[in-house]
Amino acid sequence: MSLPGVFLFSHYVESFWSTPPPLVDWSYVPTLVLAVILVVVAATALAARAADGKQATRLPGPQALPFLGTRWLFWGRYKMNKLHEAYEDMFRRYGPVFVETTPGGASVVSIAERAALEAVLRAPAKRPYRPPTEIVQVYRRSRPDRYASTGLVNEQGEKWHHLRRHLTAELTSPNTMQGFLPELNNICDDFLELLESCRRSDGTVAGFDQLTNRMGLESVCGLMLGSRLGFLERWMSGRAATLAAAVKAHFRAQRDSYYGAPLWKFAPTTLYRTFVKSEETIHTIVSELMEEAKTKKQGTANDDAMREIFLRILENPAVDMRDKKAAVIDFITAGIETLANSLVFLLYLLSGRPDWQRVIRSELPSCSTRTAEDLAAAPSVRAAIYEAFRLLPTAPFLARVLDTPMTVGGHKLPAGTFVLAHTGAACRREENFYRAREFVPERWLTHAAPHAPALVAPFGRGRRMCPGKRFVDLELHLLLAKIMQKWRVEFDGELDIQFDFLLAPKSPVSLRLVEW
Ligand code: HEM
Repeated sequence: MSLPGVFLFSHYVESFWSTPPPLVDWSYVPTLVLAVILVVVAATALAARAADGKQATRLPGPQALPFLGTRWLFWGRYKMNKLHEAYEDMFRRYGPVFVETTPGGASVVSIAERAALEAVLRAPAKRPYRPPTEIVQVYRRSRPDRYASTGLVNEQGEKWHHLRRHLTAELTSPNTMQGFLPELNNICDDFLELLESCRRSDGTVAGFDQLTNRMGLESVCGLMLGSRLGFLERWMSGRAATLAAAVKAHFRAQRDSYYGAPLWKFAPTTLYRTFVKSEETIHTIVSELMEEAKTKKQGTANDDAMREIFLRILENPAVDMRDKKAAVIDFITAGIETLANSLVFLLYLLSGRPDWQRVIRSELPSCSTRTAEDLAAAPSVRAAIYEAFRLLPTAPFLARVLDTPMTVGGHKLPAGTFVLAHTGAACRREENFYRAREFVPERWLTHAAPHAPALVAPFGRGRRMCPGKRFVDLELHLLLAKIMQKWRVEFDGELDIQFDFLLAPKSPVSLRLVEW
């Protein structure tokens, strides 16, 4: 046996008894990788600190870490479901204009200062860019079989303009709303009947928020699909319950994808799968509902104004069928929780003002079918709704990307800066409103300084403003008038509010509807 042969053989025998000495020693590699990562992290941290140091003279804000940006705050100091409180705290720490950093290194400027907010909201963009929700965008782009675009809520530029022009004209028209009023009136009456049937002897309605969600579903689906779907029947169908749960899961997943660890971008995490499941559930149910609504069209042709929006959308040749379906999905998901939460907040705030409830009742005409004119004639109803939107808006901030450079609170922001306009926080600042943190509906009838009505923007501003505003205004007026005519509202303690990508009451909510 040659010498190398002996060596190899002895090595071969030895390998049976002990770990072979490696031909190449890899053992130092993990340590080396770790060391390289540490060096990179430290270098980036130093660079970030230096950049932050420069930035600090321009924009204050929390410390950004490499790869995490300022999102680490939501994994320790703040809770994601209390985002509204997190922002209040950050405004206290850093002032009314501060910057956060995304894990990708982009800046997000938060604003609660009056002049700056007014400037951002007034900016007359022709195609306002509202940053899309990334998880929706990624998923919808992965399903061209179902989606021709990312949809009205998330699309930008000319594509957004095309969808907006063709899909919202009916929804924003006063005539269409006037035509929908009789059916809306029936929906409100059915909601009151449901409340009545769920009331205990002392007036308590447990799970009030879930009932308002059903009301949101019935009215928004009725508006968009042109037919009643039975969400307000005492025993709701499994399909209705599934749709309501999917809409909630959809919002929560969007919130977690934005503020949580961005791991879903690299692998199909539980969060991503939850989102996909909710989107697919909504898509399946909305597709079924649309098919049913189309069949109804053939049976009861032209039945009335209630079907106008659905039919116009369906028959519009300028829009791809996939976009029509996505639009109905977007309208329904954008409308249900916002409407339901707004009603809970309104009644909760009013429960603290029994005197204002009496004022409302005294102003209401006694007939049971209200016209829009009747409602407009009750200024106390309008004042209560407006004040609730000021103090507790379900969308407490608006997102925009600046079209042109802007000087905000003495800081120069280049075009393309991602801005969060915190209208909700600004409305609770004493320099903007008299007794800013209190529910004072009277302020909308006799103004007491300071008073900054331009800051109240519960439906957003400009061309991307909520197309459901007119409908929501009408429905909230009707509901409040009808509820106040029948009952006074009582609530014990403070409502627990959380951020589910929208401000929402922590479920379940119990309040009392007590006969006058
Ligand atoms: C109280 C109820 C509601 C509130 C507080 C609300 C609030 C908002 C807000 C703040 C925006 C963003 C606006 C902006 O960026 O300037 C928005 C957009 C939108 N809302 Fe609503 N909304 C409500 C109900 C509805 C309803 C009932 C519908 C549909 C029937 C709807 C459909 C939409 C759509 C499609 C958008 C996107 C518009 C676009 O990007 O062009 N919303 N809403």
